[in-house]
Amino acid sequence: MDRQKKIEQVVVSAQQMRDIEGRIFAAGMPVAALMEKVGRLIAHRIVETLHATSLRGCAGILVGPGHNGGDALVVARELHFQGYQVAICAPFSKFKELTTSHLQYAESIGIRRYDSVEELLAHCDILIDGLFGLGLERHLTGSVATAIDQINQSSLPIISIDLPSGLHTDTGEALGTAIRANYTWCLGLWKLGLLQDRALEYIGNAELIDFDIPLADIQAVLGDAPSIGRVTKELAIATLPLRRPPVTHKYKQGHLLLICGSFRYAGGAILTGLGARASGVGMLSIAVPESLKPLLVAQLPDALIVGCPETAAGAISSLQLPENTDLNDFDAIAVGPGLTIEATPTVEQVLKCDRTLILDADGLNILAKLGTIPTLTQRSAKTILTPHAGEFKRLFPDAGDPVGDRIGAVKAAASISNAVVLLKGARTAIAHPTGMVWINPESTPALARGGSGDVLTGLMGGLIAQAQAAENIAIDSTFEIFKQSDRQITIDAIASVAAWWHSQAGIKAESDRSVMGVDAFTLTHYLLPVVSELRLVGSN
Ligand SMILES: NC(=O)C1=CN([C@@H]2O[C@H](COP(=O)(O)OP(=O)(O)OC[C@H]3O[C@@H](n4cnc5c(N)ncnc54)[C@H](O)[C@@H]3O)[C@@H](O)[C@H]2O)[C@H](O)CC1
Ligand SMILES: [K+]
Repeated sequence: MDRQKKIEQVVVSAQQMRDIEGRIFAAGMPVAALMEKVGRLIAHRIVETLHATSLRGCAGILVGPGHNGGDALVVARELHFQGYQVAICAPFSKFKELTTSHLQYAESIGIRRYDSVEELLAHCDILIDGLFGLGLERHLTGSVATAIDQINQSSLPIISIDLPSGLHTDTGEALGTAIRANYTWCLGLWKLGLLQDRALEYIGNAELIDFDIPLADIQAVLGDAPSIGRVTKELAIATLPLRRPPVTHKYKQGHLLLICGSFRYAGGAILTGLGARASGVGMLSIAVPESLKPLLVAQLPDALIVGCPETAAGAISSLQLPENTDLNDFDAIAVGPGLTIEATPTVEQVLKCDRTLILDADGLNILAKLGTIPTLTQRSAKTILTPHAGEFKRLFPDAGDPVGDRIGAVKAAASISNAVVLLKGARTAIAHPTGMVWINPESTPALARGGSGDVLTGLMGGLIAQAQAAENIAIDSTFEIFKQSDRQITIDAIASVAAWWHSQAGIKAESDRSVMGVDAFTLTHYLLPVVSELRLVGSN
């Protein structure tokens, strides 16, 4: 994997970034030289963006008191010398030394400086936001906060340097107020705050500007196993499509059991089955209430449909597997979509078995009712839970806030339950009990529709069953950035790749059919085209 692809997987906190930077400076790189380098890279990217888009006219450069402002001033100077119209506004009374020098030079070469943000807004066509970066420490109040609100009310396109000014580098929280950017160009390494759901409304289109941080410095600060990673296409390419030996048979390619559906939620069973089918799993068995069997057979003729006794309301009342089959015959079992709470005895039974389990929807609600921690700590096999924030709160009332502190909460939940926990959201986060958290960095709100999660459960179940059957699934989470892969796929990496695949299918469907066109059934048709494209990329 080349350098750029490796660093795209790394996520850092403000402190870690400062420590990495500190090593670079201690090794002899002058601070001013790094700012110069970064500023020029940003200027180059701006010129590319101006040419590629309809953004035109005078660039208004917002300059803050620290080195984020310094970066912005290097950009102003570079654009000025390249013949672009540029103006600056630096509405502060004190600046850091390097920033002061750049400000003085910018004025000396004739770059127009406006005293107020109103004036800048009146004379410019696009804005470059260099007010604050990772040094923002306090809530923004007074004239700075007012200026940011005025900037947001203007309809000018905004490019934020490093972070939209006002966002907390780690939590992504707007500290009082924050710039609502159209583009955010994160410097050097991805900052955690940019991967938080709550930050998304401020970030716009995010990309990383690489400025050659040595991998050795990243490794020295983060250790061999960084605790947060971005799920990138590279992880998917390393995992998908799951390799098959030339001589094999269906049971060697994984046998997945889905337990899902009820009279009330019949469609959920079909969607889960279609998600599983797209995973390529060798054998797919689907346990549903007896009365749903004809429906499922018609939709999934390739699956073995197991009709189970049902309650008066049409939920599975007990699991009735075919003769000579028991739960241990499956490589993985995914349970939950559309079950209703009446299926409690079945979920209870499945939780006691010694197979890898994926629990979703009513599977999670039933687990919460049974007692999450006491139930899961009795399990010897692996468990993956896939809650959204509401289910998470019911499962883990003491693990922190799955809305306000998603990363902290999911990490705590995995640690106390010994399960892999996938917290759904705009930036789905996947935590392994050993502390690793993966974040899926791209998705679309088009996926916020009934049945979308059922597709994910089936897809993930199919991938896990195949890896389990091939015996190349590792229990411990390992982060592969700094090591050669040993060809073992970790359970949290598979769950992460499933989330990535699911959201990429959503993005693809949205681009063909608009944000309204990504119903869960349609989504299932977009799963395999995502992998076909990966294969093309991977073979290049
Ligand atoms: N990461 C790198 O290797 C590089 C980073 N660069 C850029 O530098 C900034 C970080 O610079 P720093 O000076 O540390 O912080 P800021 O520019 O974000 O601003 C801090 C500045 O603002 C004052 N301040 C903090 N909070 C408030 C507040 N609420 N109200 C008013 N003033 C506030 C604080 O006292 C400081 O003076 C990074 O993001 C990059 O853009 C380098 O240029 C290249 C290498
Ligand atoms: K900024």
